Amino acid sequence: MRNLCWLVKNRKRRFRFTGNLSKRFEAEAIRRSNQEKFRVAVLVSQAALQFIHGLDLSTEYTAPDEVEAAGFQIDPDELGSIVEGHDIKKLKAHGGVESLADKLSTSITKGISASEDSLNQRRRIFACICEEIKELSNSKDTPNFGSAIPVSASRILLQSIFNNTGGEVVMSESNKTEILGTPTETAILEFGLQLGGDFQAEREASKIVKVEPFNSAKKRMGAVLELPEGGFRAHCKGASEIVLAACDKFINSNGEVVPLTEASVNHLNDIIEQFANEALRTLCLAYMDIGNKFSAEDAIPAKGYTCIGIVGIKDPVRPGVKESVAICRSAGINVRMVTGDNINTAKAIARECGILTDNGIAIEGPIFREKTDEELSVLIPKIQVMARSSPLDKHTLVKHLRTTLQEVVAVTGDGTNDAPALHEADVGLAMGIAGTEVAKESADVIILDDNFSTIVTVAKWGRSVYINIQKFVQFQLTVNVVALVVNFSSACLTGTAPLTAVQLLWVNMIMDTLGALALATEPPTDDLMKRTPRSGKAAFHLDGPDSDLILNTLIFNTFVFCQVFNEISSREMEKINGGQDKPIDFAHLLLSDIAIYRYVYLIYPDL
Ligand SMILES: Nc1ncnc2c1ncn2[C@@H]1O[C@H](COP(=O)(O)OP(=O)(O)OP(=O)(O)O)[C@@H](O)[C@H]1O
Ligand SMILES: [Ca+2]
Repeated sequence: MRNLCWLVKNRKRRFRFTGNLSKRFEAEAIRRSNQEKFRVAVLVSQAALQFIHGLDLSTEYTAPDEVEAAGFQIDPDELGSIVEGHDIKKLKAHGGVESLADKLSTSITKGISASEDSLNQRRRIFACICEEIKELSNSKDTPNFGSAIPVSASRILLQSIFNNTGGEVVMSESNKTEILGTPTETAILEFGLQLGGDFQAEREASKIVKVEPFNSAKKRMGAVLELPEGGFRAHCKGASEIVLAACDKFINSNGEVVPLTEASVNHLNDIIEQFANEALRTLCLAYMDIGNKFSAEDAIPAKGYTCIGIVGIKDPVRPGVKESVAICRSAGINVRMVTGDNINTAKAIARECGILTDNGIAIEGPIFREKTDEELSVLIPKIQVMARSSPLDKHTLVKHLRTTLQEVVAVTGDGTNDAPALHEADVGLAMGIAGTEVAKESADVIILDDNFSTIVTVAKWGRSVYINIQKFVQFQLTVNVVALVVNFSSACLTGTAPLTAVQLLWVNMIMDTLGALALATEPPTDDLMKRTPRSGKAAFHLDGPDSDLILNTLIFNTFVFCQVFNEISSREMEKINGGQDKPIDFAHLLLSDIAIYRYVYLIYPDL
């Protein structure tokens, strides 16, 4: 520093540093030559590295077993050598950046995500068949489970799984088995395949005479088969406690059909509750032989079934949902979960995601339906979870929130059963991948990646647009008001306007527009999601159904009383704020009194 700078003391006793320019050029040259040397050294070492590693590029890279077991296809050392050595050749050998991202189970556009396979691995399926409870996620267990079930029961189970379904098992072009259908259907079909079932063979063995597709209001589906040995058999599958209530027999541990006693019903209900408390979606499978007479016009029987077993499915909560719910809460957005699931399943999942808190209420659809409008307006603000809901319950909840409680409501949904609620909401958000066409048609926004976290992004950008409009208006108004005040006051005082028409046009057309545009295109910040929604009413601490009325009255009152003082002040033209010292004459008093009396009468006509 000493070499480069001289300390100069000037006459006014002020100190300042002055750079010695010739020395500075010298230093710059030394630095440049050092940089050059360093660059050459790096290039040489890189070339050497490429030469050494380049020898084995021709052979196909295979990741070590432990790396593959962890779900990746490239080991850290290999990745490190590509990154550190800037090795383009090796990068190309691995198929470029995209393929490298795939190998790391990462997506360039979506960030780190699990591959389809690892998601399926993480799905857990439990089953209670013939009084035997087992988890099926571990493939080593499955043959044991298959052999633990008596053959007769296993045949009926597979017949039920593959015939009474809305999904399908197909062979893809690359000869891979693919399961199509809703997540619930695919999980059940997966269970059937793991038990060693064959979809095509099952379908060919018996003829499906009638199908009643899954219905969200009844929460069950049914199918009637014509058996190869003659006769018809009805299969039923659906919400466990509902289907169990339609059963009067069950298959015991020996594979025999025995009547359902109170003790066995309690035992099965305990298992359903145990599954549900672990956030498992439970389904009950049942069947019933219905003799030789059945035609497609006949209704599928509602009761008298034999329970085959109970299946519990757990689809893991997607990463980031809990955080997104917390962000929503801090942004003043209440997240409520409305589902068709069992109440215990719904509560367990809601707790996992942070939706259900200690002072929140979880309620079942049938109980919600019975409430009167008055009860609902007290209850709804506290409801955080609604389970076993019908499509109409979802609609009723949204309607009440919007009309009675004057909330702005956004609804997300995937199924046809969500369509009424999506339509009723202020903002309907449909799932792009899992969503049905009906849901998408009724929605305003389609979430392409089916991710709850995207909703937070939507809210953030929405708020950003609002804030940017505010900034735009504030900037425009202040600039124009200042220009107006300057010109007006100067015109009043001096008789000339300092800003000419052309200058004002310049300010308006060029500065204002471009400046305001810059403000309007500002990106959102995370702080936006830490504020609660604000309205004019919040400033006066007003809420509830009458708040609009009170706010209007408040504004009107303020205006009226300002008018009274304005009137007194206007009695003296020359003085600002004058007129107070003048005695108030009779006519004035009378007319003002009449005006105030009319005004009070307007507010309280009963007085
Ligand atoms: N394919 C199916 N066959 C039989 N029962 C089903 C099927 N899918 C779901 N269920 C039952 O219906 C319940 C879900 O009902 P519904 O579809 O009305 O709710 P939802 O809130 O739309 O659920 P989700 O969108 O999570 O599937 C589940 O708990 C399950 O018991
Ligand atoms: Ca649904």
